[in-house]
Amino acid sequence: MLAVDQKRSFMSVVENPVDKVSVEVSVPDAMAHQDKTVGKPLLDKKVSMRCRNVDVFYGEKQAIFDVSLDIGKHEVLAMIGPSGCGKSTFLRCLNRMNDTIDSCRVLGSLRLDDEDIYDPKMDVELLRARVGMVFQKPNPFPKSIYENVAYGARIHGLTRDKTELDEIVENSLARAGLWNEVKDRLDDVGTGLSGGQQQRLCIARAIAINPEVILMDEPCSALDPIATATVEELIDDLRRRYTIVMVTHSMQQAARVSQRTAYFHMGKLVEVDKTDKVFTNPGHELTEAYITGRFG
Ligand SMILES: Nc1ncnc2c1ncn2[C@@H]1O[C@H](COP(=O)(O)OP(=O)(O)OP(=O)(O)O)[C@@H](O)[C@H]1O
Repeated sequence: MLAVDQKRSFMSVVENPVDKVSVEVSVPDAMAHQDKTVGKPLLDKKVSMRCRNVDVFYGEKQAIFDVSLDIGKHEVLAMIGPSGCGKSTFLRCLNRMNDTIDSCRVLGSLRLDDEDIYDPKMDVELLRARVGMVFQKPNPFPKSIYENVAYGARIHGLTRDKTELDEIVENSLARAGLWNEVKDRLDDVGTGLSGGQQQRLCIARAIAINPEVILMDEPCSALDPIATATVEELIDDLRRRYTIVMVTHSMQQAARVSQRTAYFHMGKLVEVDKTDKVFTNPGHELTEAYITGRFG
């Protein structure tokens, strides 16, 4: 988490209306002399996922350009940038969710614990268990709370009997901060919970199959501020066990929960560095223009 001073200085950067009108950034010029990502996209050690020279195309149209980035174990990496800059496209490369889009082609190298995740021999179902995903809109199955969490563990053969399955359900709900709220109504339908509870149920569902990495695509955008605060606290807690990559439109949220922040612009990774550095002393003029609200 950021120190209070750092947070304050970040808030003053993003909230100062004077900054919004004081400088003009010519986006094409700024992009033209960017041949390399600014900051520290690559890590020396404790790498969970290694992405090198990743290009993504939808048909003829290129959406991601030559992105190289390491994702460290047990970090929360926030991905920010203007709408359409490719955050979700890049996130979906990390567990091959883009495979479900016919026109989408992914080039380059993406490795999880040094295994090539685009190897034709890779079991994609297993990959998506190891790299779980939580979506913008909570999407529990229309089944009981218990079954929402138990389902994945059962189909991946993680338990020998009902007692073990009960333990996984309880532990996953507890780690998602939901156990105390639902323990007396596990048979109730998951879709009957509040939005924030449903999102935590989806997180419990992802946790139940022992992922290494959890991808979150704007996990709080459908939640009210109180449910958002609960999920943000949970994300901070989950980092002890999992690596988390989160797309967010909220710079304040990125500042609150992430250790590193990656700034994307028009399909390129412009800058990635420690979150406090990105928000208080960005290394690229495009990042600065975005965090000070000059475009986005
Ligand atoms: N299924 C698709 N088919 C064709 N083009 C797509 C598809 N999904 C995304 N794109 C295009 O790829 C580019 C990147 O989109 P993407 O959704 O990854 O951006 P984003 O930064 O996540 O945007 P937002 O913040 O608005 O969600 C955009 O130009 C978008 O129109």
